[in-house]
Amino acid sequence: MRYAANLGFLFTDLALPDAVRAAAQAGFDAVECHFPYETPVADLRAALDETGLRMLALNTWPGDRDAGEFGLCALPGRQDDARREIARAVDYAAAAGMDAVHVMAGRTDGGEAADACFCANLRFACDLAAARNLRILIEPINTRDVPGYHLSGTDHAERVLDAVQHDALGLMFDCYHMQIMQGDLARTLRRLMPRIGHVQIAAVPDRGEPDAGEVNYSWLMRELAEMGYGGHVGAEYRPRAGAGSTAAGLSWLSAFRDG
Ligand SMILES: O=C(O)C(=O)[C@H](O)CO
Ligand SMILES: [Mg+2]
Repeated sequence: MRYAANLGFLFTDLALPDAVRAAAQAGFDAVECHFPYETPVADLRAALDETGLRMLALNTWPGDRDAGEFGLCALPGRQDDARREIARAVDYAAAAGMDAVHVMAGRTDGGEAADACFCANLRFACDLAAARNLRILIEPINTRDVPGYHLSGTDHAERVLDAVQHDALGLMFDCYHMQIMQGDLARTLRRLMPRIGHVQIAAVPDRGEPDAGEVNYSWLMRELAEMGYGGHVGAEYRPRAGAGSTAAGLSWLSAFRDG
């Protein structure tokens, strides 16, 4: 299995281009990120070219996180903001040679208007992305960490995929969030495999390194390979010893590869 370092959580003591270099040094096969927008894309590209790593994906801007926002794209009345941010994310991703943009739904009342808004913005995002050879991802996120997040389960995500019906749209299956919300990871991954565009992992419940906690990821990664998953697995965890200690907690990487 190939693993991508999520630089939203790993190597965050470093500026993004240096975090790419650190991920390469640590033996990751690729990188992904959350919100790279303050980094000039030329600086990021230079680090990617130098290391030979690909940056797989980024997130749309979450909005005002201090005010509790965690995405804009399912917020009725915020369509202009959402589409401006989708366009910015697609431009940045294309310029950095990425594969995908994760369109963040945001916190809503869970009603029909929010869902209609999310689907309309996703159609807009998919058309923009397809023209640039990118994919759009939606990610169910657990409501213990993000109360009120609009998309928190795979049944809902499947309804959104069915409603939007666009070849550019796929599911980001974050095993951490889905273990908290649903469990039954292996069977759900297998059932949804044709719709899955990306997989992420972290220990449950503490979101630390994936070789501890209630999920046996070493086994699950072997199952995932057996299911024919051909993508990377994003390591999106918070190093237990702190942001500056990413490298010290990486024994799982070689253990999972050997395992
Ligand atoms: O929290 C997550 O799992 C995510 O991947 C989102 O992108 C939020 O950063
Ligand atoms: Mg995730």
